[in-house]
Amino acid sequence: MSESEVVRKADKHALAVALADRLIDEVVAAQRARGAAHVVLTGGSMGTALLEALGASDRLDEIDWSAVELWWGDERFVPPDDADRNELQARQALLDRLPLDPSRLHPMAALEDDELDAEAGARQYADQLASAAPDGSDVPAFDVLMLGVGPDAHVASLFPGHPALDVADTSVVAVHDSPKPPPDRISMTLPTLRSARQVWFMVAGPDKAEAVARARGGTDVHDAPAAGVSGADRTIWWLDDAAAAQLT
Ligand SMILES: O=C1O[C@H](COP(=O)(O)O)[C@@H](O)[C@H](O)[C@H]1O
Repeated sequence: MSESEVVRKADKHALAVALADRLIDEVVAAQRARGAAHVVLTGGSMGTALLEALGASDRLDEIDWSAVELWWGDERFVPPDDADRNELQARQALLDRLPLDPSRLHPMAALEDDELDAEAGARQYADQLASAAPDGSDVPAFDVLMLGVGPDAHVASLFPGHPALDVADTSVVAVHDSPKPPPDRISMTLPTLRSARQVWFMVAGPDKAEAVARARGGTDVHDAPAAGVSGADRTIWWLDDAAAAQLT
């Protein structure tokens, strides 16, 4: 398990700009080292802010976008055109303007005509991850896995006290009765989140300050899911001043 670092910026915009800059560095380095970079996106406010900042960066073309594998840590299980969908928000913020290889874009399943339920969607995503994984693993070696953190310290769609937190026999899980709407979701499990080379928590705003302090204070994972995730090589807490306000 890696030691965690804190990178602190004055506000959400400065944080998003710094994140975009570092993501470009990491993706370029991964492409040089291994040909393609595996990046796990997050939904939520900071996930969108990061993509918007990336779109505004004059360094955007440093990345070979045809050699980026884009995954999602979680998804809201709603119709494809529902504004709550993490994939749709990411497409609108940036992805639709990038020269991505469509075969390297890996959205989670959407709710479509009752053809597939969240359980089947989770299995389907686990299969996709396994088919891109190196021998001996059931998930790819993610270069950077990004996570927003909710005011309750949830990450991806793993919520405090929810049974999905304890699922460890599969890489992806269906989540029902989510305390944050929408109720039905698909999420990477804790072991999958922990498998990444780098884990980046990205948090802005005063409503997250208590959750950040609790998660970094070593609280039990069932109380603060963010406390249970770290990267194999590196764990970075990217915080704005408001989110960092309760850190000692
Ligand atoms: O519902 C979700 O919430 C978290 C946190 O979102 P935020 O808007 O409070 O930053 C997000 O990371 C996750 O992907 C999303 O599905």
